[in-house]
Amino acid sequence: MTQQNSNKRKNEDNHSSASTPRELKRATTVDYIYNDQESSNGRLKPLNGFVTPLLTDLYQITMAYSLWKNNRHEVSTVFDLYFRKSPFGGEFTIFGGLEEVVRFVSDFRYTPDQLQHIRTMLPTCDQGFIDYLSKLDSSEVTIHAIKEGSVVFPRIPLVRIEGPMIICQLLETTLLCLINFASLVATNAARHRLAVGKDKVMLEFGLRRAQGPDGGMSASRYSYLGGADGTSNVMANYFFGIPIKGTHAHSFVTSYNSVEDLKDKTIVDTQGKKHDLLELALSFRKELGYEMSSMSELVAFVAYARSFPTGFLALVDTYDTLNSGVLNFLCVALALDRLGYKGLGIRLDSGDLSYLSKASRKLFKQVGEKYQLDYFEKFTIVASNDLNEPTIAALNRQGHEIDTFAIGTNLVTCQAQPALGCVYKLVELDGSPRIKLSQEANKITLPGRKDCYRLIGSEGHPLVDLLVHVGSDEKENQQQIPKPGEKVLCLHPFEEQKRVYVTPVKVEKLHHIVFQNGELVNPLPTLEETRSFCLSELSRVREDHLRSSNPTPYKVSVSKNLYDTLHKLWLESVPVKEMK
Ligand SMILES: Nc1ncnc2c1ncn2[C@@H]1O[C@H](COP(=O)(O)OP(=O)(O)OP(=O)(O)O)[C@@H](O)[C@H]1O
Ligand SMILES: O=P(O)(O)OC[C@H]1O[C@H](OP(=O)(O)OP(=O)(O)O)[C@H](O)[C@@H]1O
Ligand SMILES: O=C(O)c1cccnc1
Ligand SMILES: [Mg+2]
Repeated sequence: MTQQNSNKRKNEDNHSSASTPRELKRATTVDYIYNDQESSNGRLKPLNGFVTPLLTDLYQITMAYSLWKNNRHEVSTVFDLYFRKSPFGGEFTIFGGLEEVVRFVSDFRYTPDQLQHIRTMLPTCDQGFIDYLSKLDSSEVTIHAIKEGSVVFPRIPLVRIEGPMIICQLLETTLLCLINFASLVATNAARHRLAVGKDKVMLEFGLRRAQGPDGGMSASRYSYLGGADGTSNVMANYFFGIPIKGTHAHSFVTSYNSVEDLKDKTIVDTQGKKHDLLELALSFRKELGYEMSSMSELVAFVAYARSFPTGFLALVDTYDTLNSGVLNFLCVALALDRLGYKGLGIRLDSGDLSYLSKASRKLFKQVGEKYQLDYFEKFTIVASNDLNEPTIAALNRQGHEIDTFAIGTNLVTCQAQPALGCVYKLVELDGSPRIKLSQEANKITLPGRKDCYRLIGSEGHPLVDLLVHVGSDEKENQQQIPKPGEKVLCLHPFEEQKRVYVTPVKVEKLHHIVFQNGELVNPLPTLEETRSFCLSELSRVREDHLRSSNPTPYKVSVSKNLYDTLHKLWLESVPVKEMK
């Protein structure tokens, strides 16, 4: 639609068309900063200023109006939020975003300005609707959810939202937006973490390539949740407390041309005495026969080491990694050593990272032996440059000497799969289970209110996730709960012949109540706690479910009673065709 047309339509309802863009003046009043995390009235606040009830699709608001107009808005509903397939061709997903969901739901209220905006979008709606929205909050919403950081599988409701239809419907888009990317990035990080290995360091370096500022902040947060050890993103360190790490750039090296560019060559040693650091480095360069190395690079390294004598980690691939960068690093590291400081290591950002890391380690060792400096052999080798799961796997196969993997673009943009397909489906209305049918069995919804139990086997690994129906009869509900030591029948929801008896050693209830009567039920865990929980949960899952190539599918089953409810409703809901 052209601007002119759109202006013409200004005063009409615009359910399916673009509305007039907000005036710039108003757009700048959006509080687009990361808020303080608690408001003065004690309500939890979203982490991001855009997360308000207006961060939604227009159709949620038009549906809300119609529900209100037809007096259907307060009918009680249950919605499930779940995904149908794990991302990246894998068999597991890490659940992220719950804290952001709880913060959003807790804070849900339309401001007068937002109500005015809805009024302009729906100019013909009754004023009574706007008045209704002005009082709407989440006090009648109950949320059950799986713990954030859990390893989760397809079809299990990650979040179950219960409450009046109107508010549950209005939450849909925002909840999906908060969970989909968070879970995708956390899963991507977990997969990269598995590829890198437990004893190596993994850093997220992706801010410059992230999908805008929000994408960048979310990517840093959920990469950390999924197993990164730190980030280069200063705002993520400031706001979320994620450990911050960094080296230096090529521009720093190329900005030095000659010795004249170094105005002050001196450094104070650990005893407080002044020395010429360049002269000392040059003496080692001569002694080791490294005179082919780039002088301007050496000067840059000296400049950096003067600034950070206890944090000297040099980017060594600007001119020639093995014939210059590593040699210059060693000269400066030897000079620092004479002054009581220890260098840290190098970063490789191009070339064959397997070969270069091994060759660098060899040089560290040689020089360490020559000067009897044991720690030289253990200098940190950081690798970066378009790393992703397949590259890391290839490096592992070839062998390498990398200690730290710094991953940017592929981690934060989730290049291997750009979206997770969580959906939000109505499963119960006014106490009766609802079903959404599809030609694809996989897309049929599992009706009714459900709890999920993780059945743990004798070796401590999760064996099956079992969904059971939760009805109004408390006694019946209790009978449904699987118990340790008791054989339970687990059925594939759609393929009758796929069934298994499981006798679990331990049974874990996955869903917990997190929000009720407008309040958080338990205090939120910290990001650090959620990350530790995620890593310990991952370590319990059988390796064959986690591996990147041809992973074994994990069983997600339904109980006999849920199977019967599902198939009865399915049959009842399919119209019988007539043929003549
Ligand atoms: N030993 C290795 N096995 C498999 N992949 C590797 C190995 N070493 C590096 N890689 C990957 O190969 C790619 C090399 O990137 P590219 O072809 O752009 O060359 P480069 O080394 O960056 O060259 P330059 O930056 O000098 O142009 C990167 O994605 C890197 O992660
Ligand atoms: O490769 P990524 O996984 O995204 O990791 C981050 C990259 O960002 C930096 O440089 P940049 O790519 O901006 O420039 P350079 O590679 O030319 O140095 C860094 O040197 C890495 O190469
Ligand atoms: O600190 C670094 O070396 C760094 C940070 C972000 C992107 N590339 C490199
Ligand atoms: Mg690069």
